[in-house]
This record gives sequence, structure tokens and C-alpha cells, in this order.
Amino acid sequence: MENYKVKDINLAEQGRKKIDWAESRMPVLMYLRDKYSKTQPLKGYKIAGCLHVTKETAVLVETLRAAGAEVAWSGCNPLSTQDDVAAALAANGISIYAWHGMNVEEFYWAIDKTLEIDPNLTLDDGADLIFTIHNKHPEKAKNVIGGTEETTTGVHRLRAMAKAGKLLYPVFAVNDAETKWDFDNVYGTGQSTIDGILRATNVLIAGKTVVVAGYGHCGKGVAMRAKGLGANVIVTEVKPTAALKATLEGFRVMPMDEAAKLGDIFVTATGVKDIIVKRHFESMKDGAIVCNTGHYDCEINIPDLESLAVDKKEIRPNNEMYTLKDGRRIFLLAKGRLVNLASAEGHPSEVMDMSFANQFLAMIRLTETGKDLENNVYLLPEEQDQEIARIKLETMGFKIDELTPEQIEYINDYSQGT
Ligand SMILES: Nc1nccc2c1ncn2C[C@@H](O)[C@@H](O)C(=O)O
Repeated sequence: MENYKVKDINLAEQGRKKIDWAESRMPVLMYLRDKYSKTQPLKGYKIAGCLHVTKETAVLVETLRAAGAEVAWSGCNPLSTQDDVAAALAANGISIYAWHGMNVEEFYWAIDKTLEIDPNLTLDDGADLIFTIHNKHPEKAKNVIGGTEETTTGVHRLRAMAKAGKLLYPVFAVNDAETKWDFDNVYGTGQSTIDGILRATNVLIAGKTVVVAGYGHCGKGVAMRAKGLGANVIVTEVKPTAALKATLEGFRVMPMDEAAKLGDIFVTATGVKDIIVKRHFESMKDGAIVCNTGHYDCEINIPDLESLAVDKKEIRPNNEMYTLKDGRRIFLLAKGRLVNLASAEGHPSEVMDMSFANQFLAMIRLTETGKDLENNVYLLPEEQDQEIARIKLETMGFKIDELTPEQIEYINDYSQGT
């Protein structure tokens, strides 16, 4: 009986090429793999992971294994698994249960399969694995030293659990590491969301009115890249400081009720449900394109869209044309799920390199200090960010200045004047 379930194991060779390509663009993780394959700090540890199965994730998985860990993996979104990458991991002996287009039952079956290794460590993107342990297999939590969480939405869920005293083991908020959120969320989401839109539509962005819902790190990146391609960007927000920042960047800011009438392309990046609902669809222009780049598919209210449509058909891969009663057409991308991973390949390897360096080092940190931590959500130390950024700069051939002893003394002796 194989210890994996993938779409087609014969895709392994094609997937391996993708992983080889990603390795060439992830120098930090490859440096860490070389360093820790010698010392094997994860030997004897069992990691269950639930994170989008992409070529970049494959580099992380094989780095964890190179450091000695036993690894079992599932995808964290039914539409984000790259089947050839999953096949390559399976062919390389990884216990992986993931394929593109899983239904909800299969999605949770896969998570349960990864838990059969009785993990000591968990690695999550969206907290579905941690939630499954807490809600369905609480007895397995006693073996778990700790876990990590990759994304904003997941960290929010876990902080709420910790606050309610429900967290059964400590978790590092990898998302909150500067070398994750200020690179992956901004530059990664900015580029990969546009990539997803282009692969599903091939429309001209220049001159289009692009409505970005949410001006957090992700929305900021999407707005920046849409502007760079010549779009007229409108931002919608609920947080005054975020909206103010958007106006200072030159973006128009208005409520979605007004933006719905103007937009050609809509991108939700809020982490909140019901951002685009029935009344918005009713006022949209014919041909409006709607997509989401948030972790869950709750931001666009698809039942509302379905209720208004008299016809629906897939007009391109990841692109469904909904025809409304008055003949207007609305195009929904990737069924409202995260368009960057479902319709493209997710963030580029270069930014995932640092996100996953944080994941990798967090796993090692948990083996060293996890048993001393309370059942809470923790930030990774600042020095880890600086070390990851230092290695990244070095691999990019950049050198930077260093403070002299006198400058350090000046900084530390705040009493000194000018
Ligand atoms: N190429 C990629 N591989 C794996 C995961 C990827 C990804 N691009 C985005 N995410 C999503 C998340 O890792 C993270 O960016 C988030 O969800 O916050």
C-alpha cells in the first residue's frame, strides 16, 4: 500500500523539473539545507504539514527531510495543489496526500492521513491542520511539541483560540516575521495575484479600473502592481489608517457600493467574508471580472452571484462566465478561491525562500525550546529575521555597512545630544 495519494504519479519527472527550477531561486533555504543536513537537528521528529503543494513548498518539504525529519503532507486549499509537484514528492518517498480539485471530504481525509504519523510538530497555512487536531483528534495534541502558522488568516484564528484558552500547544506565527509578511504578503501577493488574473483572462490591465478590497500587506501589493501596469486603482477599506495610506499612495478610496459601479476588475484581499455581495453584482458593469486573493473563498458571496445568474459556463480555465437576467456578464475567477495559487503558481520562489526559511528555522526552534513554551501564539525573534535577510543579501551579492563601536555607543547612550 503506497503511503501517498496524488493525481498521477507519472507526472513526477515534470514535477521534479519544477522543483529543480525553484531550488535555483531559493538560495536561503538551500543554504540551510546544506548546513543542517550535516547536523540533522530534526532527526527523530515527525512533521505533519498542511500547506499549498507548490514547487516552493516541495523545496521546504525536502529541506525538512534533509534535516532528519519524517514528513507527511497535505495541501491547504482544494485548488492550489500542483499535481506534478505532488507526484515528484511522492516519487521521492514523501507521504503526500494532495491533488488539484479535491472536494471538501477529500480535503479533510488528506489531513487525517497525515496525522497517522502521530506528529510531534505541525506546519500550517490557514490553521486547518491545527483545527482538525483540536476538534477531531485532541488526543494527538499531547504528542505535539508545537506548530507554526504561515498566513495572516490562520494567525488570527489561532490568536482567538489562545485568547479563549483553547490552544493545546504553542504555535509560532511565521506570518508575523518581517522577512515573511513584508516580502511574501506584499511583493509575492502583488505579483502572483496579477499573474493569476492574467493567466485566467489575458486582459489588458492598462487603463482598466481595478478595485482592490483591503489595503493590508496583500492588498497594498496588489494595488502597487496593478498601478504599475497602468490600471486606475480604487481601494476599499474599513480601517481609517489603511484607507488614509491608500490615498497618500495616490489611490482613490470609496465604499464598495460606489466602486462596484466603476470597476472592471475586482480583487478581494481582506480576510473577511461578504466583501462583494448581491447588491454589488447588481450594479457592476457588463464584463466585470471578480476574483479573490485572500486565504478563504468567503470574500466573494458566490451564492448571491448564482442567485442572479440565468446561465453559467467555464469560458477559460479558472474563468466562469455568469450571465445575469439583463444580459450582463460577470466573470468569476478560480471559483472565488485564491486566484494566485489556483490560477497561477503562487508567489515567486524568491519570496517563498524567506517565508520558508522562517518555517524551517521555527521547526528547529520548537525542538529546542517548544516544551518550555505555554500554549500561546508566539512571534519569532527579530534576530532570525536579520539572519535570513543577511543570508539573502549575501546570496544576491550585496554588501552593507556595519556600525562602528562609537556609533553603537552613541545609539546606546541616549543621553548624548547632537
Ligand atoms: N508559491 C507558494 N508556495 C506555497 C505557498 C504559497 C505560495 N504562494 C503563496 N503562498 C501562500 C502562503 O504561503 C502565504 O503566502 C500566505 O498564505 O500567507
